Amino acid sequence: MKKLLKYFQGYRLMGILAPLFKLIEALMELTVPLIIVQIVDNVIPANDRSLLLYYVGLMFLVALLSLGFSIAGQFFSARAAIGFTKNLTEDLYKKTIGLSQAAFDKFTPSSLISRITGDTFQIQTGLNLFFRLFLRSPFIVFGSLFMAMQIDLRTTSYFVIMTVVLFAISIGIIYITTPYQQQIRVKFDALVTSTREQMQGFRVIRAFRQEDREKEEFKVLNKDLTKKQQQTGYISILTNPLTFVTINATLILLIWDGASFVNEGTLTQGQIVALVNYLLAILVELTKIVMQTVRLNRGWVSARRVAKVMDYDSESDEFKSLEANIQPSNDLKSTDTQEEKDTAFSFNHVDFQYPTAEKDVLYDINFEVTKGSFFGIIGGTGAGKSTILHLISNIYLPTSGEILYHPSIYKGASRKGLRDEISVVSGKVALFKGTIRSNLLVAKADATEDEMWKALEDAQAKSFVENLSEGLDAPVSAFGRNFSGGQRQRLTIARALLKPSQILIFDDATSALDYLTEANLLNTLTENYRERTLIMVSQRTRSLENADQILVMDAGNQIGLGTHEKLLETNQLYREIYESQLVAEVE
Ligand SMILES: Nc1ncnc2c1ncn2[C@@H]1O[C@H](COP(=O)(O)OP(=O)(O)OP(=O)(O)O)[C@@H](O)[C@H]1O
Repeated sequence: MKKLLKYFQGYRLMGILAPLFKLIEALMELTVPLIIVQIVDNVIPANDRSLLLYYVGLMFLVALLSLGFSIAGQFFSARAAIGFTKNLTEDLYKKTIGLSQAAFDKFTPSSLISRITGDTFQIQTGLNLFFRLFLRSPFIVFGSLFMAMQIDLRTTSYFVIMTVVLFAISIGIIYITTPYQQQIRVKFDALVTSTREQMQGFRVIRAFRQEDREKEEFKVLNKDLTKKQQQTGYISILTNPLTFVTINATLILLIWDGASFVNEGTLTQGQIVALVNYLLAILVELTKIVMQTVRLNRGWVSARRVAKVMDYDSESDEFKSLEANIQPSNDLKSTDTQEEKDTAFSFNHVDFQYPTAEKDVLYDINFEVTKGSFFGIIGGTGAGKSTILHLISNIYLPTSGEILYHPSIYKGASRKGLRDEISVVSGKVALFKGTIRSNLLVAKADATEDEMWKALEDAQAKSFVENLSEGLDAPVSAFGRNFSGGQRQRLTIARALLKPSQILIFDDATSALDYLTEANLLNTLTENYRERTLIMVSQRTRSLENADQILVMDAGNQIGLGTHEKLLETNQLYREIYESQLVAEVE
């Protein structure tokens, strides 16, 4: 609760005024039956027109004031609910962006999107209702009960029974519909996932003429969602007759008994009319609560989904395990050894399993990378090459074993410190919407013009950027779609080179470059970036020929480690890859 209160920041006053105004509105409503008693019992029998005008005027004034407070209450409750959701959404977005990769895998991106958009909207609707109901409704119900008791204690028992029955209906609805609401949100996530995938892959879908299959998949998921929504709807429909049967039965009882009480002379006609009014006030309020329970519950289910993300402690989660993993390098002896050897980092018996997978994808990986060396990784598809890079960058943590970093790389024992020292160029090119300059400045905010051109030159991108009329200020559309694959790749390489990090990671990042450009790039890297540790995953042995060490991976196992020459002699898989590529080149 305390955690939630901070989202009212800037809207606290409205959050207090909204239920307060609704309470005043309720107070006004409770006075109306008292005026009616006066009219029925005193004014009508006396046929006093001026007194009638007075009471009617009074009723009109009360109604007007009540309307004013109601409008103001509604206005403040809407503002407070919108403001709360705005603050919450901002925080949720920040939290989501900062989640670890493991958390992303766990929640799935589509579910996170639906939590930021759909769930926050449900919370807003629920909160708006809550503001309007939570003081007003109990006040009307208990206030009417109290007023009715003042008039006649006997008939009040009907009110109590009716209140209990309607309250039980409300609880029943919450109990039955909560699992449905949860399932609806899950089905909604599935629909968003499918739509997202279809939008992203629409070119492939069209190229393979898969539109019908995709439409069918969407139809099935949508039908599934609709079915669940209908089931919840049926429960809501059931609540109507249940509520009205209870209400009307109570009303009949009251009038039946009330008539005999009037005949006996223990109650006046005006008092019966007032009792009916109080009864109706309770009915209206309880009916509202019952009807709105489904919507309130929807907001509650969404709030719990959002809370799951907000409470996910990925930083400390990972940090704890990371600390554990670097224990030996914090130990003085090991640190000295690491520094003596000038080891950038080493893998010691590392196993790894993806959080969402059922079995390991890496088994007992062991290697050591010297600072400033060129370390290559090669292997068949799905061998675990990219996974090793994820572990080096601390995107995931080993399931067992340890990765030891040189203290200068693992600065301040923090994930952020480590990532500052790592530049990654991935096969999946990620450029941001903006300009070439803004994309480069992401790597080094204070980079000079000369530094930017130097990075572009080293990344073999200078000539094509020079040919653009706007040069560094040429626009880049989202994901760099306005550039060719090779151009995009060179721009991301330039960005990585510009980042002043100790480790450069290339994950199949030269695949879109021709042999000559790649050879020039590799020469530049070994000549101009000697002090940096270069880790390169490649499918081509040619790209790794000059590496100081090459790790050969096969189905998650490390099956070779050595130089190109050594592996050609000793490693069968490496030799086969080399020979098959040689034949392909000759052909
Ligand atoms: N996020 C993930 N969740 C579950 N399993 C994954 C995930 N990413 C990869 N894998 C599995 O881990 C194994 C190794 O994948 P990885 O991407 O490391 O292979 P790779 O050697 O880089 O392959 P490629 O050369 O085809 O890119 C594969 O079997 C893959 O299915």
